Amino acid sequence: MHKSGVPTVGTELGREILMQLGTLQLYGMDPQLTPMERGLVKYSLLMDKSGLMDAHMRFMKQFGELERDWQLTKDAAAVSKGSGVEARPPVRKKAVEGMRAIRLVELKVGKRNHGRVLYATICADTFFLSLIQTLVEDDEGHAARVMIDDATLDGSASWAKAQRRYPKGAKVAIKAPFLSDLPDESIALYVNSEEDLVVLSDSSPYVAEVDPWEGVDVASLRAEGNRLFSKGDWPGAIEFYTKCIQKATSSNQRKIPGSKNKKRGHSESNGLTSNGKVSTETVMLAYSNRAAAWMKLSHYERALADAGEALHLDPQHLKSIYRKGCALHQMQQFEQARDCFAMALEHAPEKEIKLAHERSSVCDQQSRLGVYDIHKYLLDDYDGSTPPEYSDYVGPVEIKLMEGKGKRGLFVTRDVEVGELLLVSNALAVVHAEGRRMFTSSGRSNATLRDELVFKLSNLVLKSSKWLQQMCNLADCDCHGNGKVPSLELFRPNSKWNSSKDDVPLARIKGVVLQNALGESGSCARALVAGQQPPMRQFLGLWPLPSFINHSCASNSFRLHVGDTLFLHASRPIEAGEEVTLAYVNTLLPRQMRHDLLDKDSWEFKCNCSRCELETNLCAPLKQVSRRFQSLWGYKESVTPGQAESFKMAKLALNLEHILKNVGLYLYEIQLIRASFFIMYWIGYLNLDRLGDLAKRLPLPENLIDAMTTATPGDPMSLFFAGFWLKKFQEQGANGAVIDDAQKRAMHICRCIYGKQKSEVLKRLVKAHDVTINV
Ligand SMILES: C[S@@+](CC[C@H](N)C(=O)[O-])C[C@H]1O[C@@H](n2cnc3c(N)ncnc32)[C@H](O)[C@@H]1O
Repeated sequence: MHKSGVPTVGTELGREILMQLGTLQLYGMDPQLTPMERGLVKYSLLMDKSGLMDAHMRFMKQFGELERDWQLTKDAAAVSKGSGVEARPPVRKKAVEGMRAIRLVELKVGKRNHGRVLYATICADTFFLSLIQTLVEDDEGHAARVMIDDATLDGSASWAKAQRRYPKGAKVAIKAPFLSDLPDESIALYVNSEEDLVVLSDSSPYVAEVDPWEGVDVASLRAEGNRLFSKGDWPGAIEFYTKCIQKATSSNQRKIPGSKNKKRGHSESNGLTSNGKVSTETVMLAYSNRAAAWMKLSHYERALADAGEALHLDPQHLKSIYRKGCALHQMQQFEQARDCFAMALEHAPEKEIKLAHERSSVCDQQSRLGVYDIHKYLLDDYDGSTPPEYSDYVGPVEIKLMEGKGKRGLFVTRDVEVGELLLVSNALAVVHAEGRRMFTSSGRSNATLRDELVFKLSNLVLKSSKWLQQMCNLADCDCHGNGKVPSLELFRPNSKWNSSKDDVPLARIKGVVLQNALGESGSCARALVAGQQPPMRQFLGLWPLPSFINHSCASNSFRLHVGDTLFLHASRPIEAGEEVTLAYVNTLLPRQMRHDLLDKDSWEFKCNCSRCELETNLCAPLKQVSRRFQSLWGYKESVTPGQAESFKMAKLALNLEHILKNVGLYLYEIQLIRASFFIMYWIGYLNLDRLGDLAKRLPLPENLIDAMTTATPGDPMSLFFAGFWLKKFQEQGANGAVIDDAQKRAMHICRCIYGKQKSEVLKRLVKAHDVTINV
């Protein structure tokens, strides 16, 4: 134990806490800890090298695949050169004279130690996320995580660059060392200027590597590519197919200067023809296999280019035709993909090709007609664990410039009915919370999840110029896609887009995520049908076209998530030219709480929709009810019938009814306010017995359902509520008209959520929301 009483380096206590709680805290995964435990864990994590290494390695592994791929793309030039070896930059040697050394255990959280220097060794591989991250160990064996804000490694940086700059084993001196509490609730040495981290010596001297594959024949290079491919090492395979192609091209050019041999030649075992040239077949197969490897890495544009090269050399090569089809399909060029598979089927009527042909044909139809059979997935015995594939669809909508709200919005081009499909969009990227909390204790969305999404996206935009352009057009904190209106063709399947040399720095991707990422909504199709109440599946993702939809607390559309595909249905009739709006947060709450939620979720705007305006105007009469509601909100006791707090809530609903009658409002306005305090009424129903005669003053449940539908049609909570009352009426043997009426209400909400469906399907959907609400 250190004399300050804080457990230090790998002490038994520190280790024990680590064992019990894992290293979750380090990367912002926030187990329920008391402040005391939190302090201990933070400190033991700070100093325990093995625990730190463990967490660091796990984090690196998580991103390993993506990074390798990213690095491969970024360093494509180096890969194609073959050696992949780059000179390390000269070691930066700067004197740290006149500064007194300080040890890790002497550092206090939040205190910058000016004039002091911490000598340490980089003991783990360095990597680059939004900040450079690595571990250092001081001379006494204490270790700490370091976050370096190095502006010279901008958004285009990769791990390779970060590792060259801060190599493992290097001796470093950290000036004015500063232990900081990071936003993800972990602790680290924070270096906010690269000047403050001085690399004193690079312990692993750079040795120029000699490429051992120099002089190896093309067939062996391709065989090595195949070996790596079969092991699942796609980047490795690509490297060798590339070596093979380059060697073949240069040796053939040497044989016949200025000419390309495109005729199929007889192949010897070393990949050469009898006249000493590399056989066309060897090169064609290298291209075709490289296309397959690019596919594995989701580099569909590169895969398409390579399959095209292979077919240029052998137009009949079945695998290349098939691979071309697969790449086109992934790029949502469904019509061309279908034609490719049809051509492949002429050569070989294989099952796999037939299925691919069918998939492309279905997606092509979906993208043109906007007809999707999601009810099959929702209601019928669906045997796959992942949902079927759905194509993107752009319905009767357009992006237009507008006043305010970030200058752009989505508008309908014609009158639209309730339940009409407005668009379907597949996520550019999604990250799942998987047991982690979506929100930190302060209510902000989990920064680690956001970082993961940023990382996935930064990797993705390198793979396709379409995805890159979609990203470039989205708003970030400072710029709203340059205030331009992108062509809808960029979001429509089967359309062409121009290749782009745009670059999106990491900082911009972060801004785009902050402004556009959609999170947990309680609107995941299957979970809804299973009757689970929100929150259900927890995720954060980015959907390109839906990113143009602005928020309203009285929205007119609903987003349904089927796997990673977002379906947007109209939840009210929308007139031609009207703006499409979505509720970004739970809107069955009073205005101030809705605004607080928007704030906490990092949306930096205040909603001033008509519903917010109404509540602002009624601020004075509603003030007391709102205050008391907020103070009772969130207590378990408030929703437990029989508890004093629950009864207070129920009485508050009666108070509100009294106010609403006296202020002199239209029914429509009364409904909006009731929806804002929906939970209060619900608790009123929970306390019917205790309210006695007063209960008559509560609106009927069907009025409350109508109120919810008026304010925010298609809210899943209203469906659960409507489903519950329907079941209750049926159990009580209510008369046919009452049951019919309740059924119609529930079916209407189902239509807002699941879209236009046959009445039989809607009835089955209503029945599937068979939840037990303890009323
Ligand atoms: C997902 S984007 C919506 C599209 C955005 N207006 C654009 O031009 O790209 C979210 C951003 O739009 C703006 N926004 C959305 N709804 C708004 C509202 N009701 N009032 C004001 N600004 C809004 C905010 O700047 C918000 O961060």
